[in-house]
Amino acid sequence: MTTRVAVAGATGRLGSLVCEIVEADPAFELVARLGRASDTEAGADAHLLVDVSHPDASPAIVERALARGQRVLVGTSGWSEDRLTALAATVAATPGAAVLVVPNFSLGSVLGTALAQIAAKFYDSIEVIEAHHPGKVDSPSGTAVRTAELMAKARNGRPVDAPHADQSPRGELVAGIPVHSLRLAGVVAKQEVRLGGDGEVLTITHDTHSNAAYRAGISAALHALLTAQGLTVGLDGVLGLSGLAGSGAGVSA
Ligand SMILES: NC(=O)C1=CN([C@@H]2O[C@H](COP(=O)(O)OP(=O)(O)OC[C@H]3O[C@@H](n4cnc5c(N)ncnc54)[C@H](OP(=O)(O)O)[C@@H]3O)[C@@H](O)[C@H]2O)C=CC1
Ligand SMILES: O=C(O)C1=N[C@H](C(=O)O)C[C@H](O)C1
Repeated sequence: MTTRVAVAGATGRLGSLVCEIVEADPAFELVARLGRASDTEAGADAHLLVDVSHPDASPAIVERALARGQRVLVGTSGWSEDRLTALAATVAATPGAAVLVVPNFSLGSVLGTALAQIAAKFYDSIEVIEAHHPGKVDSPSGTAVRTAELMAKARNGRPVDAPHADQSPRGELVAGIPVHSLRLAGVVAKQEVRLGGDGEVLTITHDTHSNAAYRAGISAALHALLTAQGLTVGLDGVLGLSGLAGSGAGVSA
């Protein structure tokens, strides 16, 4: 039996790739390509909804899908710790619900974030610099927010040294870690985590050169969602990386 899939954000850069992957996979049938102007009832008969739309629209799209009993894959950015906490409560109150939130579908990004979590325990001076294409509407990126939140968590409440963080050129503080955002022609996506210590700086860099980087992660996430239960955040478990960065690295509920 094929799984019927609806895609919210289907006309976008990521959405068109998701549609292509779903259409090429015999396990799935693409039944709805949804955009901003789509009827809210469109795609209601799908088993699985993929949301790759806009950070402002994503919570309502996910909530509607859960109310219909659809399994949900979220690739949209903007799912900070606060939003995830609220989503975890909704999922817990919805019998049989399955939601997979993936801040970044690329293997290298997942590994980069895991390595940053390990390193964050050993350095007190940490900053994140992310760069994206000029079409990106939100900043900081969802990946940078998630990376900063997970590094802060790995430090068990030990604050990062972020001098003069009240000055706007010092970036935006996310979980106490300064994050700097560039929107630059010629860039697809890039993230650097810089960790400063006595006489040294460790830099963990990930470069996305094209959307092809997301292909394998999207496919793995779609298949993982067929049997998933509850709320899962990140591809760590799906890619066999659970435990790499310590307990509960990429899982929030
Ligand atoms: N997890 C990951 O690995 C990745 C995540 N992303 C994230 O995915 C999201 C989409 O990125 P991208 O494809 O580049 O964006 P695009 O701007 O190319 O596409 C956005 C899509 O969302 C739709 N949309 C916009 N606003 C709304 C709304 N208010 N309600 C419903 N649908 C809406 C648009 O529909 P319409 O055409 O009708 O306006 C369009 O189909 C972003 O949050 C981005 O950060 C991106 C790349 C990788
Ligand atoms: O908008 C993008 O392009 C991307 N968005 C995601 C994010 O905000 O982290 C993932 C990736 O960085 C590409």
